[in-house]
Amino acid sequence: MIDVLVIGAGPAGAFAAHRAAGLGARTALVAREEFGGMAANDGPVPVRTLAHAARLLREARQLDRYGIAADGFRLDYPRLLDRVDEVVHGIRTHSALRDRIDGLGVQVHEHAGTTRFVDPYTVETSRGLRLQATKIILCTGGVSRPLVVPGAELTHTHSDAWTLREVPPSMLVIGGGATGLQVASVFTAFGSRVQLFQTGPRILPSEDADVSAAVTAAFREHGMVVRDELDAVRSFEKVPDGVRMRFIQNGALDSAEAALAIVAIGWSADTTGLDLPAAGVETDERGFVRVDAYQRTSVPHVFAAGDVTGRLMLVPQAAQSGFVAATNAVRGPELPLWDQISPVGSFTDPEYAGVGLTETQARQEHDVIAATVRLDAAARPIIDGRTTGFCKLVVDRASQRILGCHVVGERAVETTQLAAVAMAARMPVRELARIPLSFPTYSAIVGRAAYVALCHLRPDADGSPYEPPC
Ligand SMILES: Cc1cc2nc3c(=O)[nH]c(=O)nc-3n(C[C@H](O)[C@H](O)[C@H](O)COP(=O)(O)OP(=O)(O)OC[C@H]3O[C@@H](n4cnc5c(N)ncnc54)[C@H](O)[C@@H]3O)c2cc1C
Ligand SMILES: NC(=O)c1ccc[n+]([C@@H]2O[C@H](COP(=O)([O-])OP(=O)(O)OC[C@H]3O[C@@H](n4cnc5c(N)ncnc54)[C@H](O)[C@@H]3O)[C@@H](O)[C@H]2O)c1
Repeated sequence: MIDVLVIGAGPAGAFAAHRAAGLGARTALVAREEFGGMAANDGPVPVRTLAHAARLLREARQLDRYGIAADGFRLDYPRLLDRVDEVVHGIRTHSALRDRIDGLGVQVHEHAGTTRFVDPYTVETSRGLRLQATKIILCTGGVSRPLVVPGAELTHTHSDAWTLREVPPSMLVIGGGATGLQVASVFTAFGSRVQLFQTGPRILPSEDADVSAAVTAAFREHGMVVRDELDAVRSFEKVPDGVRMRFIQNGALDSAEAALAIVAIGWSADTTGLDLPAAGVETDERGFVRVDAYQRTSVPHVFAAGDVTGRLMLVPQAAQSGFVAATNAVRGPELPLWDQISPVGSFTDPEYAGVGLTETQARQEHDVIAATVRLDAAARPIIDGRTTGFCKLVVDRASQRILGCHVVGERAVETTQLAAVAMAARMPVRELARIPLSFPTYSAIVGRAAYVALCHLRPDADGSPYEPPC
């Protein structure tokens, strides 16, 4: 009998195991495959490596503009996949967290196969390992949600990028969220003719509307076909050069063909192998494991963390919820998951990112100033020849608090973190505008946007010695 058994070794499971062992619990961590989970082996890390290759290509296309003679370059996809393997392996073998987990004496069972409950305190894996524990933490992550239509078996997910031997000449991407956009953007950069399909009026429906509009415009400029207002996908069928998708758009039946179709219509909990009923663990109406603020499931000694709970599905949030689950598993329910300022974004071309309320959300409850600076009016993007995009700060007029920040363009994800820190510190926009951020940098645009916001606040100036040049 061990004290804490953690199932799934992604960021949620790794942080949970580390915390439980750090608190003195005899801890075991069971991984179906390698340590690191989807995050390290099949999601952000390999996808980001492809995105880096796309970045190198777009930089290479500028060489001539900067007086550097280039005799042509071409993408060798199998070599890129070798680099992906190297990166994934490098991150896994240099994981400081893994070293600390081993150092704390956690029993790590990698490649153990799928774990399932035998009874509420006992699990067994498909490779024959049987473990019993007084507390169990479920960190099994998620899986791509399938399209349930005839011919869906002809479609693929982002994971299939690792099995391609060459860049497909054309691609249908179904789903205009983070995963779909990442795949569509990377393969457009690699030379595929991509058609991106999204139900509803815009891609990235949860981002600020200006972000969706700017990313859509830039994608179209790169030659991608962006088709929103999709009513429904009807079916897929084989054609000589790949696959044909039949769909309804604006009420009319239409079709599109490509060498490959990638489905990225959302993410659901990976619970199918667990046999949750054997432990009595309940799921919510969307199929995610139901947890309270202490990450407790419906069964008192079973906890859950990360994507399997369906909360904001990102690596830092998974890690934090794993920490909270383990703390409460060992010490009893004492640490609720705290409110988080959560920046989100992705490494498309152009990048996009956001934190806090969108302008539309903010206007529903606040008197708002929306201060926007375009990248083509800022020094560093002009120097680098990367002038697409903007930075928008959404500020509450009365309190001067920053309610949101939304950025499209080069290094948008990094830039947004600066605003996230200011928001977490509850820094009034006036103080943000006073920081002499380094010149010429991308993140300095947040300071510029803060100046612009301040110009609108001038009538209410608090007598501060600094007045911006409005
Ligand atoms: C393409 C893509 C790109 C992404 N990019 C980013 C990004 O840039 N930044 C970011 O923050 N987030 C990103 N995400 C989201 C991020 O990967 C997830 O939020 C994160 O991996 C969740 O961590 P987790 O520990 O909950 O689960 P996972 O990382 O999914 O790990 C769960 C592990 O549990 C294993 N498992 C499942 N069932 C069982 C079982 N029954 N028995 C044993 N093991 C089991 C799984 O095989 C998996 O290895 C991306 C996601 C995708 C799909
Ligand atoms: N930060 C990153 O770079 C990154 C990258 C990938 C995924 N993620 C995380 O993983 C999670 C899952 O992302 P995701 O993109 O897989 O899912 P998602 O739910 O974020 O996006 C799915 C998109 O598909 C659309 N859609 C749904 N049904 C459709 C249909 N039948 N036809 C066409 N479009 C349809 C939805 O409107 C939505 O825009 C998210 O929480 C995200 O934060 C993050």
